[in-house]
Amino acid sequence: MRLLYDQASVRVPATSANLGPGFDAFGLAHRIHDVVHVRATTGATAVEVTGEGAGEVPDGETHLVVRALRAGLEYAGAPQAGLHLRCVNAIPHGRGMGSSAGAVVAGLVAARALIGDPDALADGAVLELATEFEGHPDNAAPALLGGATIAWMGPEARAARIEVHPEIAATVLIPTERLATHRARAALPRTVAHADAAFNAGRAGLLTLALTSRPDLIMAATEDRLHQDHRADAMMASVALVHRLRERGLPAVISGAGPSVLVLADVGPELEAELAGRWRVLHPRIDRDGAQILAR
Ligand SMILES: Nc1ncnc2c1ncn2[C@@H]1O[C@H](COP(=O)(O)OP(=O)(O)OP(=O)(O)O)[C@@H](O)[C@H]1O
Ligand SMILES: N[C@@H](CCO)C(=O)O
Repeated sequence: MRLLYDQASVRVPATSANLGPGFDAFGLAHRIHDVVHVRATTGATAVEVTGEGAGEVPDGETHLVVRALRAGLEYAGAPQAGLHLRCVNAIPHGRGMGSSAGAVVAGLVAARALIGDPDALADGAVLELATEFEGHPDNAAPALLGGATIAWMGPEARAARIEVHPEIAATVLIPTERLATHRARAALPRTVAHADAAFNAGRAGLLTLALTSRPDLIMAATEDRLHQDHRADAMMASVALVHRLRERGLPAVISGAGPSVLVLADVGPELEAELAGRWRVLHPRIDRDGAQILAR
């Protein structure tokens, strides 16, 4: 196996995991993108970042996109090279918008682009490798496939896409503070009550129905008892906002591990004005394309 191309550009969407009851399983891709331009070189690896993460993330071999790209080349049996990366990032870091999964999927799809043989690093392999980086597949699946996805872990990570009903919209409320996923996961209880597990299983089934054909069921379908309230101490304002919005009839959930809030509906200008200042309000459309090779 050799590298057929010496440069490529790829794009990956931001993602919201969980969507309420679908902890570690459901995910949704947004039209907010990171773009990575990569060039194989004979020199040392270098990374330039503009936008989110600039001046914060590493600029060499330990950069997450570089690590994932190298894992992809290794999996495919392709040769390693020096890498020059230019990252133009719009996905905020540490906000529950899938930045780390986006970086990993970008690196793996960039490896696929350089190799030039899609079968050498097919979607199944990308999802499996991304899940090894992430520990769970719920952000990587929509980042790779676009739309809404349900992911699950067996002997290997798997995912299926679900077609989202045109009446389902997404509003994202992003605070300035960050919460690392590992901290949010540390806040979860080791065991849960059977009644809560049964509650979420039913609501997650309902969520598939609401997202695809019964948007009228979205309020009940986004109720959760497994993770959001357990994490309240780590993101008090976000969990309080979810409850406040739900009392007003809006299907609000914590986006991924938080602290961003996702509303699976449009919010009107009045509410947007009320939230402005404390929350950055975005109305991304759903990304139905997933990771894309833009050029090579
Ligand atoms: N584009 C990127 N390039 C390099 N490193 C990144 C990039 N995006 C994320 N990271 C790394 O991942 C960290 C954030 O990962 P973390 O899992 O805590 O949050 P998240 O992925 O934004 O949220 P969530 O998983 O809840 O959606 C960053 O602090 C940075 O170290
Ligand atoms: N399902 C994950 C998503 C964040 O990576 C969590 O809530 O911890």
